[in-house]
Amino acid sequence: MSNSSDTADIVEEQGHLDTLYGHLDALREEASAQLSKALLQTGGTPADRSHRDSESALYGERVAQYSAVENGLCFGRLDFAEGRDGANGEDEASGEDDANGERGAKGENGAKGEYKTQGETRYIGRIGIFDEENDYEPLLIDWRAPASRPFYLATAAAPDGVRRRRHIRTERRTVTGLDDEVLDLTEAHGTGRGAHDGVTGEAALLSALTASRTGRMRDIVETIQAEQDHVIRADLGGVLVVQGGPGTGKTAVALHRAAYLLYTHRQVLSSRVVLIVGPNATFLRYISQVLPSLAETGVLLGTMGDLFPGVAAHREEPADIAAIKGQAGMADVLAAAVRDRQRVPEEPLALHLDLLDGGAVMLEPEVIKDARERARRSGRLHNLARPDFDTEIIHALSLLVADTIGIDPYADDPLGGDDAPGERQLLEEADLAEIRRELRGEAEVLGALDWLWPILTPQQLVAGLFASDARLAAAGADPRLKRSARSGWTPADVPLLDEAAELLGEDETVLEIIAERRRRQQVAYAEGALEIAFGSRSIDVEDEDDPELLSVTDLLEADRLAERHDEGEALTPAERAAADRKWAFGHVIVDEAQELSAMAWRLLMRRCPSRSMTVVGDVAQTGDLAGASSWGQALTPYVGERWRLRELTVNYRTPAEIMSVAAGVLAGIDPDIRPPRSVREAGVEPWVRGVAPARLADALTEAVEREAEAAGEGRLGVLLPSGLFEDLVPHVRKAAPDAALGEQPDLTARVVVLTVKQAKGLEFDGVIVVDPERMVEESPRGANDLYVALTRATQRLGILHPGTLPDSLHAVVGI
Ligand SMILES: Nc1ncnc2c1ncn2[C@@H]1O[C@H](COP(=O)(O)OP(=O)(O)OP(=O)(O)O)[C@@H](O)[C@H]1O
Repeated sequence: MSNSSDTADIVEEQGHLDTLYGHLDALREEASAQLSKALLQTGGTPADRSHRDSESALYGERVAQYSAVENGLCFGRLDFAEGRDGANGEDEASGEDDANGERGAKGENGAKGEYKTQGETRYIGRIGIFDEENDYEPLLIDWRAPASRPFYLATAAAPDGVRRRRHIRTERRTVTGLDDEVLDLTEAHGTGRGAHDGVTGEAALLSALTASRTGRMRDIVETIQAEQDHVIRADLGGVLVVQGGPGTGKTAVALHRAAYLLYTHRQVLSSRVVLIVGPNATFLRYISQVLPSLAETGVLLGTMGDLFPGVAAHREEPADIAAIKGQAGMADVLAAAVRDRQRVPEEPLALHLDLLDGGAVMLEPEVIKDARERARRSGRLHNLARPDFDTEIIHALSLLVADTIGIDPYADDPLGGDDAPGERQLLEEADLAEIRRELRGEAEVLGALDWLWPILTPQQLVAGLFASDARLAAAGADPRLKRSARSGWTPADVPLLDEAAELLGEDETVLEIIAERRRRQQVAYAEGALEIAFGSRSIDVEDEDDPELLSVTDLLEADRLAERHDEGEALTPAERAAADRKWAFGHVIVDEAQELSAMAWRLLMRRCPSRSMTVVGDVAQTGDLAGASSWGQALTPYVGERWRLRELTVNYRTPAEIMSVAAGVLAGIDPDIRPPRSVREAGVEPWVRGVAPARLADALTEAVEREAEAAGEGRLGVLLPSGLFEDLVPHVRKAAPDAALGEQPDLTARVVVLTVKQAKGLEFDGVIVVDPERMVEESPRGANDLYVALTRATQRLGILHPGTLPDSLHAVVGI
């Protein structure tokens, strides 16, 4: 490794950088001009408007992309040895066409054989830039192109033709320094290998790792390591599980994989959208800038709580209740809950009908039960089977009505004095059809049908179930799920709502059923109004669908549909995906996947019928009771043994001194799991301080003051047990009045106070962990939460505990 401050080298690189920025400016101006042109187009046919929309979306996206790569546009250079072959890296890319239509922003432009390897030089950067005036000579190669791969993979032992790898450090548009590694040992001038085995670009890596944190995750595109690169570029198909201990870059890798997949399979994925699921909103904000900085925006980020359109499920609930909701058996509970809503009363149902001038017919339980069985036998989902049920009941009712009006009490007595039973009159099918049609418009009948077989939304089903002891019992649910109907949705409810939607068949057909019912009511009302207006004039409608009245509602529906269609046109695929429960994503990436319950997996698998998924997590960090303790347990129900595992083994976040403390906790969780190897030492030992319980608050204030100062420009995280949170926050504030906290704390604040649950996936320069014993007691999974807490720091860790630590913990954190 050598740090090149050779002025001639810097001048040369500055020259190339200037050329690149010249091209970037030209590309951006061209895209802006096209965007303005598209936006200025007005009117035209719907097809013109749609063309205009897609053009402005395309150019708008390009302008955003060119702006996003302004910083760190070019960060690397590869020089190949003369007369060497094989400098193209492996190629797993499929090489689909680039949606941008830019020759060379694509994998295939850097694919095997296209580049001469004779003493060739390649510049690596955030996008591909080509010299249009010089036969599209590559001036800058996108980091995702196969031709960039040696930048991440070449080592002194396997240089793959690379003579020198250069990291180019820049600030805005100026080159500020160069780090060279000479890999070809036959010509080695530098040290060749990094001091740490297997690490590439060591100087650049260490500088990234020791930089102060900002509260926002940064991309790692300049320093991706070989084991990470293999994950990032793994094939699109199938389920890839990425298991790795804390700080191994799982989140970073998952995000870069999204960018890689979008680049390599743009056509498929930009329309089908990549979904990234993270544990909570704070985490999503923490990672939200990584993909835009890689010029990728067509990705949907969400938590489990966001995955049921129209429901914001962010209420907290006790871990044991969430765990019950997450069990796979809840699918059967919900199926039973649906059946329970298909009622058969014990007593006959008396229906007073306008058709009989208020006279009643009695609907017997046996008749209702029969209708229910027939509707169930249709095999349709609950809401979709409702018309079948209606047909059965209306048919039964029509016979009852026919029986009643078919018997003329005065038939035998022209004078009307005889009360002997009348003769049965035979009604024709047309009369029965008319009776059925009228029955369908009767409020009393509709009310009874709604009661016997209600059309239900998923929200109604689940809220109704939780609100009633009787319904819970009938569905075989755990009685602890009882709660008020208005208490708000929690993330664990979302998979239940989704399951309910699947069981109920909430889709366009249901909307149609509701619309149809409304239409029938309107028809009935209109007929009533007509009757009043025109006296006894009979409305002789043979066909149940009166064309005239229908057309009005039809038009209304058509208008609404057209409106929705129009809105749809203006939305991006990601926006459309967010609003559509049935959207089939092109690829799903799940971070902190160990936390997902069985029911959550069911939902995600529905969203990803292609099973093209990247599942990222660490089973040793599972905090939720409903979460997974092994990947097989979580995935086998959906993909059997057909998932592949990649492991990340190097910890980039936590320095060795801190990791040795955390390793003791890990050994207590599972002695067979090896902690990830830290890539560096911080040179600072973690501290552990026991204080008399009465002194804890003051000791915390002092510690915050000291550690905030030590964090300098960086960030300090204060991790408190939930039970002490309220009491201790004022004492943190004494030292740091602006400390951020709450449901979605501002992670860019200098001091952030969090529970362990909130801290999942996050990191800070310095961390204070308060009362580890209580954290273990509070955690549903024992020491897992403490393991998470101890591995959040990039530089300094302090542990503050009241009284003396119990022996069990002393052994691990008793430094
Ligand atoms: N190749 C790399 N170059 C530079 N920084 C890296 C690299 N890999 C990881 N990092 C940094 O290491 C830190 C930890 O990464 P990340 O949060 O992705 O780890 P993780 O495995 O998801 O951790 P955890 O499971 O504890 O949440 C981040 O700051 C990330 O930017």
